[in-house]
Amino acid sequence: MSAAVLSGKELSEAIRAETASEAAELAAAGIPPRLAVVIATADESSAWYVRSIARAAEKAGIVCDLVDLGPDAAAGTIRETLAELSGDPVVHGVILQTPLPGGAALEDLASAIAFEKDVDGASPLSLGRLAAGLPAFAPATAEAVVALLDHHAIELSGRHAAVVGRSTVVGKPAAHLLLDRNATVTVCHSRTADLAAVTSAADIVVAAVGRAGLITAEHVRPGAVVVDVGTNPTAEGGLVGDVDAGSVRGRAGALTPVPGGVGPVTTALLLRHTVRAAARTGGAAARVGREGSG
Ligand SMILES: Nc1nc(=O)c2c([nH]1)NC[C@@H]1CN(c3ccc(C(=O)N[C@@H](CCC(=O)O)C(=O)O)cc3)C=[N+]21
Repeated sequence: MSAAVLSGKELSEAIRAETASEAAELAAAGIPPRLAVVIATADESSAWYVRSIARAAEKAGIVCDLVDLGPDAAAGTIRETLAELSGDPVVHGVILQTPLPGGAALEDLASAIAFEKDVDGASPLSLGRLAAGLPAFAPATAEAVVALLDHHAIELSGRHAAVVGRSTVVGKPAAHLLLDRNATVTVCHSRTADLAAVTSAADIVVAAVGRAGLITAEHVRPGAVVVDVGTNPTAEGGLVGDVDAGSVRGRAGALTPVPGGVGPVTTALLLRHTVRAAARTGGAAARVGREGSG
């Protein structure tokens, strides 16, 4: 048996097409959607993501500003930049790339991103609202996991999902989104005793740790669905996941590929969030305009 391939290509293209048409409508109404990407890292996986955001934004008709503060940026500088972009009326989405320089924590700095512009759901307010089941942008990567499973008609309700990784951008929000869909969720991490025993009890394994090839066949129950969130750069300039696909393929029922799985859906959802944020501020501006002329 070889695992079915849960491609993200079709879904990401559909989201991007819909986003492009919404962006065109907004631009025609005088509100060109605009996303600011704040970079304070030299991480290769992040650089890859930023290039892919910039390319996809251009194709979708979204203006994308890359604000590169350099890998040695001070936490205070990052915070001020986020606050400034949050106050800029022409910017609709603000995202801070991780990993951050020493002394800077996303959990702390992201509170400087205005809630309405927090299109990667990074602030404690967004994550708290997500956990409470209130409207908020979910981190694009975490949302991509669930969107990809939905797209491939994989049942979540009542099933046991093991999330490997507890980061603020992926593991924790993915756990909340899965829980919200009535999955039984176990969150595993670097201190989990006997990881393989825990993950091989699950129907769905979500690997989001950032360690190439960590998940092997012994971690997977035969027939289980495996979602690979990892995007680890290789020495050859390629990209590999957290799942050892060669080993898992023969045991899992379905597996998301890297590249071409969660990654492209992540980028597409980030752009969708940006357009939705623009539509909301645009709506508010239009109301203000009417009242002003009224
Ligand atoms: N605040 C924050 N949020 C993030 O979501 C975040 C981050 N920081 N820092 C860096 C990592 C990395 N990451 C990727 C997302 C998509 C691809 C991606 O689209 N990969 C393509 C391959 C690259 C391409 O073809 O352009 C694929 O998997 O098919 C890669 C990497 C998000 N991250």
